[in-house]
Amino acid sequence: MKHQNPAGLGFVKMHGAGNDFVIIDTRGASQRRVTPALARALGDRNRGVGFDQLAEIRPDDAADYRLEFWNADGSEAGACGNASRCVADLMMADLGRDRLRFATRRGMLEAERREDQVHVNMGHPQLQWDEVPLAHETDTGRLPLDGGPAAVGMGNPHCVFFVPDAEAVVLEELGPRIEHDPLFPERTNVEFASLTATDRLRMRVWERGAGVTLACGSGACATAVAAHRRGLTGRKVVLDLDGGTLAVDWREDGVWMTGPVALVFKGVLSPDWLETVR
Ligand SMILES: N[C@@H](CCC[C@H](N)C(=O)O)C(=O)O
Repeated sequence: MKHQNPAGLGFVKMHGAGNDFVIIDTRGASQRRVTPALARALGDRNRGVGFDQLAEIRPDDAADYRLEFWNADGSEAGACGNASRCVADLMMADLGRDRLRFATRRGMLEAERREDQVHVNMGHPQLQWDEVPLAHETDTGRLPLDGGPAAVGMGNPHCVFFVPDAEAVVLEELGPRIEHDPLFPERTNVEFASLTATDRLRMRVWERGAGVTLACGSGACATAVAAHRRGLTGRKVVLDLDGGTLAVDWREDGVWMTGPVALVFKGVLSPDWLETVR
């Protein structure tokens, strides 16, 4: 990414199906590293740039690069599918290639460009519970459930509820309660999905550390895995999210996820603004 500016800190703003990201390349030896305070300040949609996640590009000996992910509240995330696709799009253009490998906290992942879409292999799911023993007001009848929720790890935690109508879920109410349930000591991302065809789901998401977002790639993967294990779908599923459509294919070599990516703008954080970040 050739956007660094010695006077400030260069960044790229992108989104994938409305899941929006700031991307900072700190591979240069003199580059300022991302800290929780910088992520929080930059994630502020009024006083910073605003994003669902910040992706930091780091050097890696065994891969084309390494990615670290930060939520808007300054917490770190082990995985981010849509940001992985956005960064892969930039890096493939820079490297003049259609495939690459990148290291993450959960291990080595791979991405490919096929036609105009970027596909990422999010690795194998970590199956925690097919039915989470969640004692919650979700059982009161206000939100009818199709079975208990499933807990699936995609390098980050997801709690997936199957409901008759995902549109009817008040995400702002249920999301934070489940995110902070004591059953999830590291908090969790929360997905609500309903089956709309044998190979299609409507899904909405509350993200750990970011709140309601328009899409979530790892959440789409977790939901597709849970839907297949529950016998609702095959291994290939299309998911309609608030911000667009993602496709997931759970193959032998891992869970592949694809969808659109868009570059919004490039910018430079001013040294004066950076000074205010403590
Ligand atoms: N938007 C992401 C997931 C982001 C990480 C999440 N909020 C966490 O804390 O695990 C995606 O596209 O996967």
